Amino acid sequence: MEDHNQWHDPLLLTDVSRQQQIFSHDISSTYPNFQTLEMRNSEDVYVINPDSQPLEDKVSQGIKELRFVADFKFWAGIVGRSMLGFSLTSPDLVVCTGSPDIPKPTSAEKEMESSVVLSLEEGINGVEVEASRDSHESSKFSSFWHTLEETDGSKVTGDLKKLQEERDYLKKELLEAKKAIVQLKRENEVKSNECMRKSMHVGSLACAVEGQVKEKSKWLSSLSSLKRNLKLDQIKLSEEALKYKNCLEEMDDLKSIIQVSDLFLTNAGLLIVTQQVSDHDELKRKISDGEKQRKELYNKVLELKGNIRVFCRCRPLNTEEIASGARVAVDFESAKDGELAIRSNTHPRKTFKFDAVFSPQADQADVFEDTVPFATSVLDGYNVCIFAYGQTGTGKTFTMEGTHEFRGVNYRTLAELFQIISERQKLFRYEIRVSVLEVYNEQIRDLLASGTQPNVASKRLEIKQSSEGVLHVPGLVEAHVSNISEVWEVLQTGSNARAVGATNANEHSSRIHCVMVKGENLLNGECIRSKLWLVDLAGSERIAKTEAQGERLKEAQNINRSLSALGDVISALANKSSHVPFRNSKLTHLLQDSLGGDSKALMFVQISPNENDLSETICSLNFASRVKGVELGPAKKQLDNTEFLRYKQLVEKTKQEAKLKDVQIKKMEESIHNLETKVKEKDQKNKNLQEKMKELEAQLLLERKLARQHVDTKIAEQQQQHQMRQQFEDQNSDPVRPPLVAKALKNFNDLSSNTQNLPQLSDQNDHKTPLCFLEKENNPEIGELPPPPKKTGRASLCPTAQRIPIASNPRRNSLIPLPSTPMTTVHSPLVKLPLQPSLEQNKEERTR
Ligand SMILES: Nc1ncnc2c1ncn2[C@@H]1O[C@H](COP(=O)(O)OP(=O)(O)OP(=O)(O)O)[C@@H](O)[C@H]1O
Repeated sequence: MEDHNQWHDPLLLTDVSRQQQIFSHDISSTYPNFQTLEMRNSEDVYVINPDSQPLEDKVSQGIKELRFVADFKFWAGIVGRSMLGFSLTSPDLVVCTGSPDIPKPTSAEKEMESSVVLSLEEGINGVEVEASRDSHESSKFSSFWHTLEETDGSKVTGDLKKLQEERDYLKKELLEAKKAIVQLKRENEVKSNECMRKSMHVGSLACAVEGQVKEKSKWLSSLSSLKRNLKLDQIKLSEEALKYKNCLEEMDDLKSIIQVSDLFLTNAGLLIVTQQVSDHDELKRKISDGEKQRKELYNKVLELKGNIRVFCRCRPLNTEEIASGARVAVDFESAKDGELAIRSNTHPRKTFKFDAVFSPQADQADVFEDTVPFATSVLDGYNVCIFAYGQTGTGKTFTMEGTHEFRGVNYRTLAELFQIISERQKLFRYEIRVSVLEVYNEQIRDLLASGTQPNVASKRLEIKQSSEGVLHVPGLVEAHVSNISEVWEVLQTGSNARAVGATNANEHSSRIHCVMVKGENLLNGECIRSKLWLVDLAGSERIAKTEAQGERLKEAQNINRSLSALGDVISALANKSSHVPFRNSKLTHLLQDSLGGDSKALMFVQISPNENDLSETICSLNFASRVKGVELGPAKKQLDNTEFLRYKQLVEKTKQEAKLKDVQIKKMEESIHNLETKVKEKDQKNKNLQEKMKELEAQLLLERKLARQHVDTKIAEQQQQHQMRQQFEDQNSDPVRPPLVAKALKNFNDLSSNTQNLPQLSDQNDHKTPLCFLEKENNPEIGELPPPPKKTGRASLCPTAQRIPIASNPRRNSLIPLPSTPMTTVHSPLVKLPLQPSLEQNKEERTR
């Protein structure tokens, strides 16, 4: 049961009527004649249904006066001291009941209690008592009416006429207002529906925007996560790129080194190849020449039956011999064939055959011509021994050393060596050292040492054999010579030294020039070390002939021993004896490695043509003939194994280093390959991430575009709504019509004032009360003011007589920042929407 004393805002009734619901309010307790008040919306008929019966029943019962116009109603009931009425300007229903300022009806008044129905169509028909009322009620009402008529019948009739006229006028206005209101209501409903629809649409849009915002935030978070991961990957990639860069730099360095090495090797190789090509051609030529020479040598070797050759040279008769009339005992008729014959009256003819026979007419060049091949053999690495054997004064020194005008074999051989060296300088590198010594009385004397230090006694030199089997004389001065001039100086130094010491003691010593040759083959790195012994033996005089005594005898004996030892060595070699007595004398000991089977030897047998020297000549020729029969066998090339081993070790070391370098390069290449693979993978990963980022950005852009489109559409709709609402408000504010209710109520007040005798009209209807209606109708803000419910005692006929706002979707707070300008326009229509119930209730509570 509702509290009837509760004040109800008429506007709420208006809102309630908009809900198109049927409201019922039981007022039977207060107003027994009106059990129920039913009210429908403006399209329906507002019915006072006291018995809670259907309207048709009421109509059938003749309650026509309760039914006003078909589509609009104005009803006012005066029940006792209460009043019930409607506003004419709107379907708002105002029920005034239980107002504390209205005194309760007295018993007499209660007896007169009745209903007054005001109808704009039919006027106040309150005189007609409802048919449905019982007779008691009807009688009371008619008695009341009759009482009125009796009291002031004429005046009331006049007023009634005025009221009827006023009613007609009001009826017309009412019809027009009704039409306008109906139209406005329809428009209002249409717009409300539209507003509702758009609000819902806006809500759905907001929901979609919120979803999109959520989706966007989700994508943004995933994007930030991806960016973070990408940043980490980029950092890792940067570190790996730095490592890769360092590796690349190292690789570049290695590459440059390799390229330089390759270039160097290539250039060196090209140079070598070019040089080899040129050398090859030259070698071809030389090889052909060499082959030719070798053929000749081979033939000669064959003739010599070995590598020892014997040349016989006979000096010319000197001036003294010619003066003394000495006869020539040597026949050189077959000298070209290497034969000579002894012709003497005292000796039978004897022929000797040697490798070459040089008559006294042969000059130094002729002699040396056949010696050149030995010089070549020395530079080829063979040990060569060229010695002159013969009687004193037969020209040994002349043949070996010669004079300034007539250079001997020594000088010419050395000259030939340098000549060949210069010819071979592109293929070989040689080093020539020369030592000069003499052997006297089985003592070795260094002529270069004594020559440089003449006052210093020459130290005793011994022959030693190295671990490699090479004989050498420790402490022997070895003069390095690089050209023939230096050779000449050295030879002169030795000669001078020998001349300084030339006494009877050593006049007939053996003078030895040792030329040590070190050579290196530039093509194959082959090194050689060879010796050329140039020996000017002491004279081989017969002791008996010289009649020497004392020291001379001793000298002669030593010379003979030396020569005898040489003869023994040669004999042993000739006989291929297992033991060769090289150490029987200093001379043979020194010449050991040059008289062996792997050496080449050339002996000049110097003879005198004088018949007086015939026996000596024959001895020398016999000795030479014995030497000639010696077969030294194939010469052996003297290789320098030390250098060879050293170079071999160097080559091995270089090969190992090259292998290590190759392994390092391989490792570097593998690491570079791995790094390149890693970088490729990282690049691919980065590319994929970038593509993913692009896709996400594109998706985000699309989402933003859609959201923007939604927002724009919403804004446009809201602007449209705002414009429509503004138009509607403008239309509502345009007509300035006098408030119908005011007029009506004014008339009604007039009526009340005119009927002051009617206490319920004059007392209960204060003049201020209609003004309130007027003000509220014309000024909606008044409805918002806090009314004094207890003071006014107003009650709504509607059981839910309170403002029920249009149910709207809860506002959604969009995360998308809306544009500033549309924001105001967007919110403007929303502001006019009804507040939420809770807010409204709070507001009401606060105002209370
Ligand atoms: N083929 C020759 N043509 C011209 N003169 C010669 C020839 N051989 C030797 N003589 C001369 O004979 C002389 C003696 O020669 P040489 O001194 O060379 O003999 P030797 O055998 O060396 O004597 P020794 O054994 O004493 O040294 C020198 O004056 C030299 O000029």
